[in-house]
Amino acid sequence: EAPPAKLANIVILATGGTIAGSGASSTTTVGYTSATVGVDNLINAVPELKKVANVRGEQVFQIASESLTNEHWLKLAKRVNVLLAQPDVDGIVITHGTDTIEETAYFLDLTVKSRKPVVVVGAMRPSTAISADGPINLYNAVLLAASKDAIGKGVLVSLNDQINAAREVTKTNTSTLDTFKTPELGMLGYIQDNRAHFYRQSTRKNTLDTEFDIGNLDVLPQVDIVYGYANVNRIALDAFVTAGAKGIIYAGVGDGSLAAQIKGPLAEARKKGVIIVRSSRVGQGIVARNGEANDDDLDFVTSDTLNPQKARILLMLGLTKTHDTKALQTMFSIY
Ligand SMILES: NC(=O)C[C@H](N)C(=O)O
Repeated sequence: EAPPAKLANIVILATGGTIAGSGASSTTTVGYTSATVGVDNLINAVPELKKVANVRGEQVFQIASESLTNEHWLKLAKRVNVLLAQPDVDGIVITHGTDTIEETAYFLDLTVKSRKPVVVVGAMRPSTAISADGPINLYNAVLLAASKDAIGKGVLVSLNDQINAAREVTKTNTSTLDTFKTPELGMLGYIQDNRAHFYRQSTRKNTLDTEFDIGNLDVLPQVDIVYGYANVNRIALDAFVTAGAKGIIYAGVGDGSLAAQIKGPLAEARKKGVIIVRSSRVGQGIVARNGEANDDDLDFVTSDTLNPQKARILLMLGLTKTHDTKALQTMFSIY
């Protein structure tokens, strides 16, 4: 295959995670330490990158992704926006822990103001492991970010030779390499034979087409998640409301169903001004408005197909714009 006439300029923003992790031995695949290897070493481990793009690295932070905060997201999104506004940057790759990669990717999907490719990548095995997946995943991510076909597709998550959309992808297995999937709607494509192969794209608005602007934000509204289960009680909900939550995602059972003993407390919280979003712990399917609860009467919002952790992100950003439940519900149907 003929090399491209001019290589794309790709910036690799490193944030930590297992892709930058190291273990005691080559057979250590759990019990390793995340976020120990710096961005230059990640890049130097894959000399093949030079063939597909001009790459340079920046260490934005160095943490395991389970410790990520809203402030990390704001810092990262601002940096991505600054870089993508530069004519000499064609795309961004973000190396990231896999535990919250889907949340970061969706946050960026809603807040990056560019159609240039942004690819978030991680690894399931630390860099020191036999058959570590980090190097091939990084190679594929850079290839994808340099690909014209990735322009305008929203933020992408790429591991295990597959391309998934930020809004839809989720971690489905605690530890296997094929953990990232879009179970209900399907992945977007593959990376194979030094090429990105796209077959579909998300119909939901992203990047330049969203109303969200984090340029002047230093904090995000407090939104917490209350988990549903048989014998659920109101203790966690009340604690979050007392602690100042502006929004609650209720990860209900089934179709976002509400136990009798949680419905009243959620309605009370709504009357105090807290926005309630009914989501589901199931992980697939639409939470039907006015289905398992009368959302019109309760003045609740439903999460469409967003899982609770992604519904939290959309609600935080939504609350920077409005507290009107109709307007918020519209956001859940377009993003
Ligand atoms: N595979 C990983 O990256 C897991 C790690 N705990 C992280 O998210 O940072």
